[in-house]
Amino acid sequence: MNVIGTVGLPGSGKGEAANVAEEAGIPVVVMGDVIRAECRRRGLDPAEHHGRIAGALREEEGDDAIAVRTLPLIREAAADGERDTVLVDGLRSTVELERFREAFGDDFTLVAVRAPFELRAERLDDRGRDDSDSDLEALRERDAREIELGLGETLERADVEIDNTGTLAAFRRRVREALGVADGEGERGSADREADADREADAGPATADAGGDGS
Ligand SMILES: Nc1ncnc2c1ncn2[C@@H]1O[C@H](COP(=O)(O)OP(=O)(O)OP(=O)(O)O)[C@@H](O)[C@H]1O
Repeated sequence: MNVIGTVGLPGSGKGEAANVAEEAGIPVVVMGDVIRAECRRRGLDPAEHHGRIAGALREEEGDDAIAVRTLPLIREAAADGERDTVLVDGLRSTVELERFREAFGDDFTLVAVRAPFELRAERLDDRGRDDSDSDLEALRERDAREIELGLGETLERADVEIDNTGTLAAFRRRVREALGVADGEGERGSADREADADREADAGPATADAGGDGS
């Protein structure tokens, strides 16, 4: 089994990397889901209590708590997946990295996804998933919090670096390489999706079938 972990600051592209994996039939285990599940178990809204419960888990069960709880999910995902690879989204500390290296040895590869602050801020502003996506000060604080938790050091210890400063298509290609997915395999490129979006915009909703035979 190959386990590929990703690490990157907010907005660097980890979610896009996970999308690439899913499109190629590679199961994705999101470490944050462990925290969301624990919030629900404690009757708390994950949207509000995610950070506090992540801290509580580390205090109660040790700094590697989230990695330890993620391990069985990785094994389950590997058993269910079409391929012998699993992507783990979102390591945050060297303790977590050590836990995964201990569990999977040379089968574990850490991929660092990097993009500069301004670019991440711009992309998160476009993403607009929640209010904090457009808040520069909030991003600076998130960065500082993540680095304090050990994310900076974890980035330094990655086996593979992916620089996400170019186009989304270029990034997706680099991710496929890191995942060992052959070019074009099991994936519809962003260029295809952009072309679809253009066609839909041109055709309008009622004429989606038009244009095939010119009739
Ligand atoms: N190369 C790129 N070109 C244009 N947009 C990009 C590129 N890479 C990522 N994006 C977009 O930037 C936004 C942030 O990326 P993504 O959601 O993957 O980041 P993330 O690392 O998962 O962030 P977070 O940790 O905050 O969830 C997304 O809307 C994504 O589609």
